[in-house]
Amino acid sequence: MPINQQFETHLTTNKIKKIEQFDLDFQLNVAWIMDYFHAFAGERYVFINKDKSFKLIGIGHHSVLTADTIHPVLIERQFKAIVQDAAYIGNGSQYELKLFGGFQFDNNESKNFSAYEKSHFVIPKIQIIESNGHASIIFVDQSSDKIQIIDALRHHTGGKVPDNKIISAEDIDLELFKSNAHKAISMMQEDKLEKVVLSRKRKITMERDIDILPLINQAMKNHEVSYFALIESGAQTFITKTPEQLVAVQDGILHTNAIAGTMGKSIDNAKQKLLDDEKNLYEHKIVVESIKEDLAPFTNEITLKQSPDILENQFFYHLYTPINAKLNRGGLLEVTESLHPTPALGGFPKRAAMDFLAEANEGRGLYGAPLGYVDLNDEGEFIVAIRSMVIQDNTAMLYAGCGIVKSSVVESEVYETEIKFKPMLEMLGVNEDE
Ligand SMILES: C=C(O[C@@H]1C=C(C(=O)O)C=C[C@H]1O)C(=O)O
Repeated sequence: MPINQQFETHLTTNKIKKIEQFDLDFQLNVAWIMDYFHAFAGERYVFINKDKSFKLIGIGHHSVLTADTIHPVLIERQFKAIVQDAAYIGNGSQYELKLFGGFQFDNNESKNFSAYEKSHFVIPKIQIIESNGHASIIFVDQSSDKIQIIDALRHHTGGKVPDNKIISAEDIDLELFKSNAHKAISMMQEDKLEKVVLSRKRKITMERDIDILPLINQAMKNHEVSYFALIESGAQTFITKTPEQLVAVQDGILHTNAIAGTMGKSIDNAKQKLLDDEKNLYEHKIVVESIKEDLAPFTNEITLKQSPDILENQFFYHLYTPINAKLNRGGLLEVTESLHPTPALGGFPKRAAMDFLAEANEGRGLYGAPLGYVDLNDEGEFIVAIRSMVIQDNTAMLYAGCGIVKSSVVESEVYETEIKFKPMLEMLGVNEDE
């Protein structure tokens, strides 16, 4: 397994000596905190869970643990070795320090994500957590004046960012998306494939460099049920506002879900139509069955409902099945690697779908990929990074995908992906109706 030089160097030289944790007596304003630490631009991350009860911010790089192939379990092992002998000072435990990051959709080339490795995880210099209303800050091997930083954070309010305007919006390879969809449907008619999820891209160019501050502010304004995550790597920033959890483990219980099957909210009676729609129910069932199969090595107790619920977000209804299981064997990252990609993002049969996608050569990078965190207790959460974009200078590359099955109509899928760009366009302040 080829491992980056950088990865090996960090391992041998960078063991953590001291973790210091302080309680914070104020609620986190994520945008303002990111603004306060603007000197660390390129080395920050944010993760906010679906019900906003958990917020995680990382500042600076203590270590970047990467591999040039998908191997998160190996990286988690190295994280444990790095933290193992650290002295801990505070009211909690070193188990609160989290390894944050993810791995790309697949091992294929993804030129829009040149700043990210295939497996890309970070141990920050400063980590800020808010969990169920209680906030704390962790310093990893830091000699700076910590009380002064805490005090400054308490009083800091976000700076003013100059307005930015869109210059152009350009569909990338839309014709290729359509021809791949037709090709997939023909293969399905020959029973060579059951489902594949295809994606397309839109490149947005703005007048000036894109600042993340207004994007975070915009994302926080909107109270819909979705995660928010951001990871910077040098000149690039990846952002997702996904409704989709891949897997979480807490107190020995594994939580996952199937989200597949979509109807735009502008359609009359959309909710009921979606619940009755054969094509969408079929797309959804493929995901549920595949998740059950992939979980089998880790559990013998799975709980789920027989028919899907509706998940509502700003622009759509999705078919949604929550799935819970007792984790009897293996850990969070093993389950993450095994589930990814579910047929909500890959397809079915998995192998045939991944071969199709390798040929389609969409260069997904972190789009549709698992992103999240794990701690030393092996607890944490990974999300599926859809409704996402990668930003560099004054451009943002947006990604949107949809499930193709035998009965798909290509123009409807183009329309569905069109709406799926909206959450990112809204975050960028782009009003398409203007
Ligand atoms: C692939 C995306 O979404 C996925 C595909 C869906 C579908 O085909 O119905 C629904 C939700 C997601 O699982 C995306 O938003 O980019």
